[in-house]
Amino acid sequence: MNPISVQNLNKSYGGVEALADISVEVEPNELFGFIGPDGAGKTSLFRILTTLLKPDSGEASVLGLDVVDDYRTIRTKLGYMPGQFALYEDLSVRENMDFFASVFGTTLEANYDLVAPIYSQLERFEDRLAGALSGGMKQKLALSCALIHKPELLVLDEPTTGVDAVSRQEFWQMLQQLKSQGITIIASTPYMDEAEQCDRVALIDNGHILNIDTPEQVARNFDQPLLAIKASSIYELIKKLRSYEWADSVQPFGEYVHYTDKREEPDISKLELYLTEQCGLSEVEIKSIEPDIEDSFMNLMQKEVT
Ligand SMILES: Nc1ncnc2c1ncn2[C@@H]1O[C@H](COP(=O)(O)OP(=O)(O)OP(=O)(O)O)[C@@H](O)[C@H]1O
Repeated sequence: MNPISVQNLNKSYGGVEALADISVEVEPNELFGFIGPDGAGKTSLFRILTTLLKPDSGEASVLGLDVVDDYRTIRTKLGYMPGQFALYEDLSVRENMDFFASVFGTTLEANYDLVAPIYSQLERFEDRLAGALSGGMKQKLALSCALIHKPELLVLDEPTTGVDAVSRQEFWQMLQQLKSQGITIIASTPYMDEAEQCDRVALIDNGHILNIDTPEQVARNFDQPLLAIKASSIYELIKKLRSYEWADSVQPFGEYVHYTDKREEPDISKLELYLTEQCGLSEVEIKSIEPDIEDSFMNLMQKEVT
């Protein structure tokens, strides 16, 4: 039995299709990521899996239990960290922990071993109001509260959004540690660079799952030669590349533009001549690069639109 099994799930709000025929299996003890931009449908899916929202159609089971029929039992077995900070800001760190423990009929002491690696970092601030914690510490408290009843499954909706880069890294390390204790974890994120922390990822956009695979394989699925191009004006560079007769995709990536060509092999010297001689761009640099998961995702999203 897989801890999460979803078949042909649909959910709409009025005319907005939030989830369109979603199917996915999460295996025991996986750290599984749902990766996609704002509005992709991640929260709707997680709210269905945590029994807070009913699907319009399709089937979903969590830990072998149906999300509609067995919602009460499911709630006792999973730990959920919603996207928005859901703790009591006017209670202290310790009071929040005690409150969540009491909801599940347990105590911090009874489950201390599981939460200790995370909670021990907060113990110095036990008397501080949750509302006065930094973003990274709030996130640790929320994770500790989600773990207080020893859940078999952790559901984390955008746990790292709005948290600094160091805390994000630390957070994923904590998740790896929890995974090593046998917990299955699903987490959603809009940050592509977090994909590599997962065993497998589902790329989700516009209510559709575009791909499910290991992060390495998702990147490998991008099968065209890829160029990174730079010039003194990135705006002009994008404009000129988009009007180049052989251009296939043109995507800004930081100070570079990632480019693919309609032909099997792009003619780099002709492209350079076009940009410098014909378009008058200066400081043009063109290099071949290996695609990463973000390139693959952009490519899939583009295919979905066309
Ligand atoms: N209660 C609602 N009423 C109407 N539309 C909604 C509602 N909740 C979500 N939506 C719409 O459904 C789509 C999917 O939203 P959802 O929140 O599931 O996506 P998401 O990937 O979690 O994005 P975000 O990170 O922005 O929450 C979006 O177009 C959103 O505007």
